[in-house]
Amino acid sequence: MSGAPSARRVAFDTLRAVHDADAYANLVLPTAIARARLSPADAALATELTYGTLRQQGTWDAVIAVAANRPAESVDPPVLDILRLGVHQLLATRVPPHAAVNESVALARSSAGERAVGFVNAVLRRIGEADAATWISRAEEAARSDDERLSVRTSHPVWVIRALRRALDDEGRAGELLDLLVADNDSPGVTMTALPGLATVPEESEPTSFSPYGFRAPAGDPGRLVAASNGALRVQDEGSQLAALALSEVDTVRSGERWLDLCAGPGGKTALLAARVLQAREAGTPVDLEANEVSSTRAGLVRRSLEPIPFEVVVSEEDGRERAGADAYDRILVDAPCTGLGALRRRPESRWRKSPQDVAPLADLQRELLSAAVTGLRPGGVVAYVTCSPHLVETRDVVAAVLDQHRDKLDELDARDVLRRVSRSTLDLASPTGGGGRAQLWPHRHGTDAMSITLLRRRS
Ligand SMILES: C[S@@+](CC[C@H](N)C(=O)[O-])C[C@H]1O[C@@H](n2cnc3c(N)ncnc32)[C@H](O)[C@@H]1O
Repeated sequence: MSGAPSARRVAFDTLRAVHDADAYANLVLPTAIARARLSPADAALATELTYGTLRQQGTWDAVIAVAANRPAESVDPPVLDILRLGVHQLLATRVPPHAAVNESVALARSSAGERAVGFVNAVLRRIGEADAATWISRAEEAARSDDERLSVRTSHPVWVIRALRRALDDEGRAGELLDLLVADNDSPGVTMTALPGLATVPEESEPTSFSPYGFRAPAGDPGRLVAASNGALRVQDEGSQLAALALSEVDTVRSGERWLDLCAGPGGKTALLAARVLQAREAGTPVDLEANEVSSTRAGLVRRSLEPIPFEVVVSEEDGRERAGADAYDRILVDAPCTGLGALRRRPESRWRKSPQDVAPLADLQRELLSAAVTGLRPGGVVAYVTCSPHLVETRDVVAAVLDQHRDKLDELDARDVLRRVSRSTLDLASPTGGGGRAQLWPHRHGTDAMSITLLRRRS
């Protein structure tokens, strides 16, 4: 037998890194797969086991609690990860049950000690006796409220379910909650951007529905396409593309405009803005773009992201609350740090890392960044306030507070209209019940991350 780690071992080591060292699966897993020299089939299995287990963790923990007759939190963390992986194989994959149990027992023997072996064996054999629907029903019976039942069924923390329901309800569409929770558990297809003026959508690929520059990554490693195009083709969620385009397309570009991306790291939207600036320049309309990112590591990523752009974009490393200055810019993008509740599909561990306590401090920072950006606008200028979260405290409430603070200075534009104008097909964007021009994208409705986009204009 070869001594190389198996797909299950790679998945287990990644889960341990995520749970023990706060690592990100999307960063750890590719390196672990490469180091283990997994075949493409085993790499696919390791990826499915890792992401699937992390996404379904809430459901699997509830099943383990019933089967083991003790709370999942009381199980030793490495043993719990072995059980989660085993349950995922038993209830959500075609892995033969005996292989799922035997491989889990072998993992327990090598990683958790002899005492864990009997426990893992007993719990997984028990779970293997019934199917997923039966176990999930049993776990739901143990829940104490409707939201807890939904939490067990859809593997979302209860506080996240409530925040998402409120956000949908704000559009009068709370009935879509289950669709959204299910979409959060799908593995998203990879979408890419062809930077306008620097690349075109490859002929053989399928364009995305809305962004004029978006396409679905062809099968295989999208990194090859990125490298072959020197970054002019790049991986980017379609919602992120639309968020950048909402700002670049809000008005006809005029000569001498100054644009600023205030929270730019790692620079995906900056590159798209820069490509539109390049097109304006080539059409004889000189426009300037600057970028800012408070973290110097991430500022480095912004510079890398801008490598295909053939003009200089100055990237500063300041706190955005100071950087925006006064009366200086015609367009400012505030793609604010946020809870990321709109990108749960992509970061499978993130739903377990965030807590309701994270929301208020983020909202304070978001308000301060947006307010600073408003001050940084020239008369007539526009700020796009974007979050990859639909949480109303980070979206609606931040915008309301800043509109109130700059009452005599600001008008809210209809971001939904701008996006419909930009989009290559009909975009179903609901109006908030309380009014306002905010546009909210959704994974279940648009296949994008749940980006919230608001456009505010400083009065002339
Ligand atoms: C949502 S991300 C931006 C994503 C980026 N626009 C893109 O498309 O690649 C938010 C960024 O804001 C940065 N940030 C956090 N606090 C900041 C501050 N006070 N000033 C400026 N940037 C900040 C974070 O480091 C993070 O890189």
